[in-house]
Amino acid sequence: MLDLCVTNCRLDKTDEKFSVGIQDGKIVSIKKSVPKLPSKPDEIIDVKGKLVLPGLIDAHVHFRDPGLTVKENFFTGSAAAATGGFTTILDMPNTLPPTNTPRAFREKMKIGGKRSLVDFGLHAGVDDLSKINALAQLRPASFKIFMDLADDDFLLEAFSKINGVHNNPLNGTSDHTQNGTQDHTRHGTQQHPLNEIQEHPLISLHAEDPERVLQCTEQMKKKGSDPQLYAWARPPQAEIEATRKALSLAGKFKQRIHFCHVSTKKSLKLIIHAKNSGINVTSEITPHHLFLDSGYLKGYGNLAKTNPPLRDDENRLNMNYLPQIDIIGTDHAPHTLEEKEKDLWNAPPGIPGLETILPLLLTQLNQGKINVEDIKRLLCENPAKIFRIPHKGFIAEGMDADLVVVDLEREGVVDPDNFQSKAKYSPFKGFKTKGMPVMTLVRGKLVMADGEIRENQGKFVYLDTAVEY
Ligand SMILES: NC(=O)N[C@@H](CC(=O)O)C(=O)O
Ligand SMILES: [Zn+2]
Ligand SMILES: [Zn+2]
Repeated sequence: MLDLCVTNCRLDKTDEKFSVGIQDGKIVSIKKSVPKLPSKPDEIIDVKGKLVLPGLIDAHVHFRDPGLTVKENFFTGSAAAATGGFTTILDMPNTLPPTNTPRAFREKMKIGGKRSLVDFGLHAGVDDLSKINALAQLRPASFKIFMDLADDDFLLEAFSKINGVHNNPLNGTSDHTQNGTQDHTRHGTQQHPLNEIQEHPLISLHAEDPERVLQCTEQMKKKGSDPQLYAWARPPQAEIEATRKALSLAGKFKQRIHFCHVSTKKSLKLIIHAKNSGINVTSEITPHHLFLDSGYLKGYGNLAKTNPPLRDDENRLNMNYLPQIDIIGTDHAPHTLEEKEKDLWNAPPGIPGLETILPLLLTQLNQGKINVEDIKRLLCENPAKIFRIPHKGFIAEGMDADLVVVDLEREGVVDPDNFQSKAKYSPFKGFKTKGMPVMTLVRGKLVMADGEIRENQGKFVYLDTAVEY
């Protein structure tokens, strides 16, 4: 007996309609006919021919929880995620405390387990390298290294230590129930051997060279505080040099790496060249580096200040480069308006993106500049594959029933005042859009309907290196 049936779905670029049968949070049937319907009528959602995508996965968010919840927290951030069509997010470790010890990691697992409306994974921070093995047992989505804060010696040691998390069964106290999902109620009391780590953990990188950044920031500070100076305080060269350094370490250790927020033609070229010569490397672009250039610093000032900075036309990427890029990650990096009102050199960098990226991409879809398969590849399939997230990223039998219903005709204008996020600002303010997520289901539970948020209990997703897609 199905719990729920979502009928009249368009699942691809054809006009064919399907019914998706859901039971216990899983997709159990995808049929052209309407299968035996659940008894009670309210467990049938007829989407009347709308496009239905797999729930989006954002591999790069900063929910600021714990310690910086004046900017965002797991509830407001996940509400923004659900509103934007995301059913899984991977949170970054630069919170207070940083998520770079098993204790801090477990604390954030609990916070997310209490407050998150969508499923969530966690990137681990890298600081005390003696903690790497214990952190690896908690299955972080990756080990995140901020190269702009790391010297060469530390980088070399970190790569060596993370790469050295060998293929051996990891026993000891774990929080895993048999099927690998977190049992929040009996936190930490379970003794279940984890399945073998099939491979060393992934390293994800913020690639900006610290010396180049320091040198250029000092130079630009002398020129005043015109917002466009920021583009040259952390120049393309800083990203190119850091990218080159990380790629050579990846080759040396045969270590899988992932570049966050790739922002320049040259760094992307280095990544593609390395990929073609056998380095196991993937790349992410953010919405702001995809759609905006450094001219927006003129118009939006600190609201468009982000690391790496928006780039000028000569250096920036754009829609034409999407086929060479593995995922879109929003780098949803909320700050308060008060902080953003400081002067250029003291305002924090970061832009919220969860609630804007899908309408922006659907607008491109309506203009024929991308197709549905591109969106699924960049925001569903590849994030699930790269971060080894089991049962997500695809609409197929056996997968989690993570779905987003899209109204391709719905027109709108980006209005940060309506954001669920605490960060009610965006350089996309005023952008006209056509296409909008109107329903988000997380494991078969309606979490957003017509912009309204509904209660849900998101679950921690473990990286599962055994997962095969
Ligand atoms: N991207 C940013 O400009 N800021 C991020 C940090 C980061 O991703 O580098 C933040 O956490 O605010
Ligand atoms: Zn970053
Ligand atoms: Zn970030």
